[in-house]
Amino acid sequence: MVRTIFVKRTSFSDNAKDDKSSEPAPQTASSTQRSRPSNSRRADFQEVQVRPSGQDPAATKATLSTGNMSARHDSSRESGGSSHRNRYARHAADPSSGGNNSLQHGQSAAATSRAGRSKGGSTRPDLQEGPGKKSRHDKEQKKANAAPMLMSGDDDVVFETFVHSNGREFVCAVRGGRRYYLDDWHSHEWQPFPERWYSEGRLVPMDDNSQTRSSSHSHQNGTGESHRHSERDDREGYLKHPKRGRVETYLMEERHYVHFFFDRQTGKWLRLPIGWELHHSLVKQMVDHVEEALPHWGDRADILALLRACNYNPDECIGTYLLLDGDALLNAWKSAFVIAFVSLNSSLKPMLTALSHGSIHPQQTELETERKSRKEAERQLSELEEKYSKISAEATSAQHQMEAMQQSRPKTAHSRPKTPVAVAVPEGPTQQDLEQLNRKVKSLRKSHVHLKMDMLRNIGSVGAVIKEKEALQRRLLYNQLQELRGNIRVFCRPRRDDRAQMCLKFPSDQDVMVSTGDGSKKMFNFDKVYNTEATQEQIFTDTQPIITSCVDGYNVCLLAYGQTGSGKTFTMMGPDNNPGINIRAITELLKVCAERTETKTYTLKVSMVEIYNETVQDLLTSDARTLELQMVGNVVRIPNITEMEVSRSHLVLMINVSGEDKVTGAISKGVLTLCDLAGSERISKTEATGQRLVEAAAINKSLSALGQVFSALRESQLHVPYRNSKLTQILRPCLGGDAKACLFVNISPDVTNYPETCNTLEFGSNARQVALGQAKQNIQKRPGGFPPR
Ligand SMILES: Nc1ncnc2c1ncn2[C@@H]1O[C@H](COP(=O)(O)OP(=O)(O)OP(=O)(O)O)[C@@H](O)[C@H]1O
Repeated sequence: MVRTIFVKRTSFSDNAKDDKSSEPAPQTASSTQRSRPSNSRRADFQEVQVRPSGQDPAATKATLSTGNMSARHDSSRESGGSSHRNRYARHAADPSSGGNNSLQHGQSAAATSRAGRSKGGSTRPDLQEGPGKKSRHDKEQKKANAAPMLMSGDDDVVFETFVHSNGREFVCAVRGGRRYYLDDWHSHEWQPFPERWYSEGRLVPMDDNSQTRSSSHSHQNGTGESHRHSERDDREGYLKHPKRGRVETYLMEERHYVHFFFDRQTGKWLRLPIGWELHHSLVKQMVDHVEEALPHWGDRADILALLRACNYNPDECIGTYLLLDGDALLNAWKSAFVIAFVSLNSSLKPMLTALSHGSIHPQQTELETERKSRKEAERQLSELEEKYSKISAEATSAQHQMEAMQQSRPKTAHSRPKTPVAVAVPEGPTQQDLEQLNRKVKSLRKSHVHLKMDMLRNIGSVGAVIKEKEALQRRLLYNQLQELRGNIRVFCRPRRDDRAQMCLKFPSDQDVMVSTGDGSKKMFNFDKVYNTEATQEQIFTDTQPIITSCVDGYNVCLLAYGQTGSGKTFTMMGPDNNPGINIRAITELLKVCAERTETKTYTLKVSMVEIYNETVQDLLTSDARTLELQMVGNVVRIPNITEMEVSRSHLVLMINVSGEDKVTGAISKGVLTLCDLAGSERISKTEATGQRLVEAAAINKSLSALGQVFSALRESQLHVPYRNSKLTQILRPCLGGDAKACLFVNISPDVTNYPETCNTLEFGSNARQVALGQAKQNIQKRPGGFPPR
């Protein structure tokens, strides 16, 4: 059978000219160093015919032509001996090969079809195989992948695997004395082998390697390979990580499915970060499925977070999303709201039980009140409707009566008696009766109109109640999702400036639009957007539940970020007569602790440091000394720092709250970190020189380090660069996964500050996408005591 594939023309990383001119060099680091990536990659596709052959196309050795790296195999010979130089198979024209198409990253369809043939045409997805088998199969596929590119030629190609000391593996090929590796995560193309890698890992001939690795892998796993082969479990899978290479995964089910990966360094199964999981083919299929059903959703990480919450059930995920996105439903049918509400309630019940922490209770109470007021409004409405129909009926019958009377009156003036006659008219009403009836009809019409207006007003207010309730529901669900994902909550507060030429608009309490005179506009979305009139009380009320959770043993962190003069200190510290979050937080913590003295004993300690030019200064002592930071596990220790029992303080950065339960002896430890960051404007704008320039540079360095930490967390990178600045080292426990974090982005409303405002809002948007995971309580039980609740 002749199979048609399309191959993409692409030059090898060094260009052909270099290849021709260069002598075959020994396999040394220096020879590799000479290889330079070429800019001359072409991307035109060409049709090639490939015949299946009995011979394994991915033979470890292939023959090369001078100057071009091509593997010789049956397919190339049978396609008329055409020299398909430097080609990289990308797309299979034969749809049947697509049927066997693994969703694996960077894998060519041609390679897949070959792999499928070598397995006897199996259409079983790669995912369903045991890990040991997959590992060898994967290498075969990589070699097969390389084969079309390494078409006919005279030189030998030797395939190897490079095992980096960081655990990653790369398929390598040596041709003409030069070594290349297949970059199957990024460019998907052959790249020159980096010189420094020689000292960072080892090269293993591919056949030896596949055996060694698979056996060592099964040993590491602690499970026999034969055992893996016999059990086909579709919860097993793998993904390809840019740094770690192939990572084994397993979807474990306890009460809920939780996706793990096998960490070769620790030899343990660890929970899969959301960013990695998006590369898992099975999960990718689920996300694709949801995305197909809800094309406007757009955020794949969000989809996956909801999928996790829905126990990896795409249909449930779609249903939940539709319920969340209920505006259209509400406007379309009032009654549909009731149905949505009932099903939302039932689907939320397990989540509500699991999340029965303080922050949800007030919202539930609020919801109850809303429910009652809605019922009351509906009752009033039905009463009004009843009244209205009664009066309408009365008015209609009165109208009929009047018409009947008018008909019974004499039709013309001639026939009417000219003078009133004293004798009683045997038939028909008197003039008085008619006037009375007329008045009655008029008054009935009036009350009819009033009633109609009343009813319309009430319908409006019922609609408003329903809408409000819907918004409340959505916020409740959103908050629960946030709790589960552990997002950094971002609040945006513009400074009040009566003289400013405003460049801000607030379309809703979650959106802010920045516009300039030239008409450009940018919209940003946050957890809460205040307007310039927002009071210190309002700001504190919104953060209060998060702040006070540190009494229950949570680590909580509040940061204020923004350009100089945008109101960070005003928000965090505030003036004496209108205090900001810091003072209110301490007062509230003292109040909450005092309320619990019957059952718990609390100690509050405060420490205050200043980070200046990358040195940490203790501000609670008169000694001018610099402090060192130490990391113990996930906890930052600052030896010799001054800690004071809280009485009253005006500037606080870290408050340690530890509480001991008088009955169980359990000890909770929470830290509240309040951080007023330095101004974020660019150095060029400050026009600073000398010492001020050094200060500005240090501030810039630490703020960009904070931005890098957010980026690394957002992308679930393995290495998060906390150590790049003292600021990020100190904040590490708050951003490391088990804390609750809030970021205030403070902005100026003035149009002249437009660029800085946009930078600040972009910083906030990035931080908002960080998912820290669900916050954990730090509670230790006393040895021999009752277990903590
Ligand atoms: N919401 C607000 N309402 C009224 N005045 C405000 C508000 N926000 C800030 N201000 C005033 O604006 C000025 C600058 O604010 P603030 O010192 O808080 O800025 P900052 O961002 O902390 O600056 P820096 O980076 O220099 O510390 C102060 O005089 C402050 O009182």
